[in-house]
Amino acid sequence: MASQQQFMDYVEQHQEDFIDRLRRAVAIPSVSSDPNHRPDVFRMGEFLIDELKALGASVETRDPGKQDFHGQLTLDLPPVVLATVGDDPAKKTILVYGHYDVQPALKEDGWTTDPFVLVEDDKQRLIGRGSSDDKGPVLGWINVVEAHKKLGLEMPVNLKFCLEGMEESGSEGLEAIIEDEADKYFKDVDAVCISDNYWLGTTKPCLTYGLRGVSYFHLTVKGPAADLHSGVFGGTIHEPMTDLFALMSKLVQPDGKILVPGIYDQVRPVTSEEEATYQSIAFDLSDLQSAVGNKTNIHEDAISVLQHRWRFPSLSLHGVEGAFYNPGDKTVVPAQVVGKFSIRTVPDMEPKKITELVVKYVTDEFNKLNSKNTMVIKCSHDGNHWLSSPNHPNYVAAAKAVETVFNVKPDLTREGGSIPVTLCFQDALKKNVLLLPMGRGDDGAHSINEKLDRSNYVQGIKLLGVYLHEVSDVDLENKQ
Ligand SMILES: C[C@H](N)C(=O)N[C@@H](Cc1c[nH]cn1)C(=O)O
Ligand SMILES: [Zn+2]
Ligand SMILES: [Zn+2]
Repeated sequence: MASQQQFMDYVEQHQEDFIDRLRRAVAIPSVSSDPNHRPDVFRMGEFLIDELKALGASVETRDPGKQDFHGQLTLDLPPVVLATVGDDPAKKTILVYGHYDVQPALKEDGWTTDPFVLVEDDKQRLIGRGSSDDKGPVLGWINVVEAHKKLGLEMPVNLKFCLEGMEESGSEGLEAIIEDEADKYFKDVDAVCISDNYWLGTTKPCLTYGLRGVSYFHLTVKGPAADLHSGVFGGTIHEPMTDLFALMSKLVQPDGKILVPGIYDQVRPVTSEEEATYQSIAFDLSDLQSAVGNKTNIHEDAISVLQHRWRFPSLSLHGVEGAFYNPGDKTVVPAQVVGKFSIRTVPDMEPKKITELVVKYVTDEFNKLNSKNTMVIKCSHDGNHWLSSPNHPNYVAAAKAVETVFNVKPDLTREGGSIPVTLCFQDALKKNVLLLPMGRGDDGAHSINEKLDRSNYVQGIKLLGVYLHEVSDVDLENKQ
């Protein structure tokens, strides 16, 4: 189609402008989990509001309220940005969701460059926190609107944005806003598209129809009234860190098997029909190994890897608050430590049941330690898994767009990560939700040196725009 080609040519020719927009976004350290960065999360919301308004969008915000920060602080939650481009009743309305907060990033974690300065390396990779997760994709949609406006091309659909600033910290307050706005702001939405995950490997685009859920836990062990000298007090008191390590070591085996009794009972069995769907997916062990950076894989075949990423639960240990972690030798006994871990959940696991099982097990194991310390285990946030049908016309439109931009049929994938709002949109709006990723499987989201390849950004912008053209043409009521 001539208008699609015009749009794609524009994106190709204006890529430097789009990269500059990404550079300005990455420069705002919008880390939602760090109270010191909360003003930056607000600043990032303002940045998006300004960009959207400059393109003629009508922008509103909703206030998710206050956050009780682990009983220590009360913080303002950043606004949910709702922006509308076009309100032609003759056109379909597509809702796009993304998040403008990012994971923490410190140079000393091992970044080779300042995480909040976007740099392009000699392999044309745009390196910076949030480049792939999720500032690149969010700006992708904005770039699509800009390209149409600059070309004087009519947008093929009405576009509604829902952009949040707390996704990396449990999406607090968002669900209530979506439910409240289902018959108001979201009333005319025909389908939803989210660009916030990744290709499986590094070469082939995919459409994603499933996500794991996540249940995040804080395990606090409290002992002496203050940090102590280990020479003076070592051997005479119950040490919180010793208790914590004893408990954390009982959660998961080195081969990934979760030790919490009852966890696997709720996992839906894999059918032979489902087993067959893994055969055709373009993924091999080397994709995992190159994304990981070495050969520390647990499973030796690609299908097992995919099933353990998409289909089975996993438990990861994330860190210990209050522990000594600087270089050098400090002979301290920390007075209180908080172990952090999360469980990725799959159909048919229920978050409430998972929390019950974890709390009971950890409490029983703590009681076996006969420690005089105190222990508290809490779920800090959870979000359910999600599964859709890749046969829906929304996916058919996206598959056509992939073929136009990349000249290949996309793989149909599930994702090991979690985007809790996905299920909420599906349930509250009763509309199909599609995940249309921009970045590659080796982007290093949540890790050091996060990047988005220049080609993924540029082709990704084209993909999002062409998808809007394709979805404007399909019958979204034809559910199949
Ligand atoms: C897949 C998405 N880009 C993402 O990274 N989601 C996060 C959501 C989350 C939940 N708790 C903390 N972060 C993830 O899967 O870790
Ligand atoms: Zn993330
Ligand atoms: Zn994300």
